[in-house]
Amino acid sequence: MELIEYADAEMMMIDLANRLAGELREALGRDETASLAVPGGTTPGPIFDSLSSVDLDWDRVKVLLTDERWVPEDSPRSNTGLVKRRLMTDRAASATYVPLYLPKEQPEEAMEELSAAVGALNPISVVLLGMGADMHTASLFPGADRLAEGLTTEAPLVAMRAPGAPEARITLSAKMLNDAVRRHIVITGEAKREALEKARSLPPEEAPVAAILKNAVVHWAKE
Ligand SMILES: O=C1O[C@H](COP(=O)(O)O)[C@@H](O)[C@H](O)[C@H]1O
Repeated sequence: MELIEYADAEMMMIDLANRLAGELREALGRDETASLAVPGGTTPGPIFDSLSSVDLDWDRVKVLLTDERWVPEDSPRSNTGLVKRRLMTDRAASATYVPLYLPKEQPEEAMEELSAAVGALNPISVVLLGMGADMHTASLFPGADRLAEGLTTEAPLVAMRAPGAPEARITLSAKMLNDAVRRHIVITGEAKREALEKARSLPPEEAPVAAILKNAVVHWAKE
C-alpha cells in the first residue's frame, strides 16, 4: 500500500481527479474502451465535480459504482443519483453508465443480469474506493451476512446486508476490486486515518478494507 498525505482536502480532490483522468487516458491509449468504478457516500462529490469537466474521450469510458444501496435512483441514499448528478455531467455526460441497481424488490432478483454486465468489464481500468470509519469499503462491511462470500467469491457482485446499513446493498467482490489495473482509496479526517492504520494489522473478516490494500494507493487529507 502507498499512502499519500495532502495538505488539505480540496487540493486532494483536485489532484486525485487529475490522476484518475491520467490513468483513464493511459487505458484508452491501450484499449478501445476504459472503465472507471467509483464510490458513493459523502466523500467523492468534489472529485466528481473536477473529473466531469476533464477533456477525455468520455464516449469510450464506462462508469460504474463500487457498490449501491438497494434504493431507487431518486432516493437521497442512492449512489447512482450522486454519480449521475455530479460525475456524469458536463464532458463526462457522454460516458456509458453500467448500473448496479434495477427496480426489483431485492438485489438477488437482479443479480444475474447485473453480474453479466459488470463481469464483462473485468479487469476494471481504474477503481476509486471510499472507506467508512468502521473499516468497510464498497459494501464489504464488518459483520455483514455475506462478507465471507464477498471476500472469497470469483463472482463480480455480491448482495450484502449489514447491521449498520439501513437497506440491502450490492457490492463488487474483493476479487473484482483486486483485479483492477489501478486502485485508489480516498479518505478524509483523523478517525478514518486511525481506522486505516488499525485495518493494516487486522484480517479482512474484521477489517474488510484490508482485503484490497495491497498495491492500492491511499489518499488522505485531514479535512
Ligand atoms: O455507504 C457507503 O459508504 C462508503 C464510505 O462513505 P463515506 O460517506 O464515509 O465517504 C462509500 O465508499 C460507499 O461507496 C458507500 O456506499
